[in-house]
Amino acid sequence: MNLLRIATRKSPLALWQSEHVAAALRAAHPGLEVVLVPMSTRGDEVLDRSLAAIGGKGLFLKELELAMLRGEADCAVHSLKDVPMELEPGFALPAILQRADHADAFVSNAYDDIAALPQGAVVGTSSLRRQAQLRALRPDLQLRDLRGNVNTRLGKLDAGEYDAIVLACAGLQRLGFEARIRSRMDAPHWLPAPAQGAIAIECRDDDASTRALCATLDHADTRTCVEAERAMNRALHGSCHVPVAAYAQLAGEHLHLHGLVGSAGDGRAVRAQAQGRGDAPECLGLEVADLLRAQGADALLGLD
Ligand SMILES: NCc1[nH]cc(CCC(=O)O)c1CC(=O)O
Repeated sequence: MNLLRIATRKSPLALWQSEHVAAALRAAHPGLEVVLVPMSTRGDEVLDRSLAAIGGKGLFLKELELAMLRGEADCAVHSLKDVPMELEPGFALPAILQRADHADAFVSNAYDDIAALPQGAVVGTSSLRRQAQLRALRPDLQLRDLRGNVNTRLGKLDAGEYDAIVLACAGLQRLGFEARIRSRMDAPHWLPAPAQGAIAIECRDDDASTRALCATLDHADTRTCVEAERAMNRALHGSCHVPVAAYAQLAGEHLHLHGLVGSAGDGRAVRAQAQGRGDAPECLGLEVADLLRAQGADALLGLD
């Protein structure tokens, strides 16, 4: 194989991530030509309705998967946090790259952190997970929807529509907006989306040569952590429609997982944590999901 075609969304963050993967693949495989195939997805085009209403985050993947099935691309690059817990049958994730900053970022032109916000301040985020944690910390805040790519969201903050917004540190750093981060919202006090900060490569399950090329970029410790986080989310029937947060850390052989299930509506939230072995991340994910259930997670998620 001497040409690898990467299907990618066209947002600035998606293009940055795909270029990053392309450069890493070129470095790992001298002589391999790597090109991007930019595509528009329904998730990018329909901005006037919530993602949940038009079919969830899988919409960002579907067009890219169809391009791979049609033979127009060999692989696709995603933010792993946007990849559904159950992959489409026939697809695999041959590489999960080393995780960048996992934390969320507090971004504001006037205030340093959540605690500094005045009573009733307006905070922008469409993420149920972020809304739930904000409500739990500060029931007085007014939460307003905020969609669009990272650049659009910063533009809306600067136009004065919000006192503050919450974004992923990783996206801001990748796009050169690190200086906009007023404070990091970090674990275990504040938890990110499962797999936040990790980039994944997807390809067809039966495409052995693409799998082998991409597998050289896999980062084993990151894979271990995100498997625990995603197993927990899967066990809770998590998708982008529910406020679930998780963060795992590996220290030697020990894997530590923090999980949270919130309620977007009223600020109730349950938290749990447990330690396990690095060679059994899914077990730990299931254990923390059970601990969250024992505290009433199903009621918060509307599953019982
Ligand atoms: N939901 C969109 C999305 N998907 C991945 C990232 C950031 C990069 C990452 O988590 O790897 C973002 C932006 C954000 O949440 O601020």
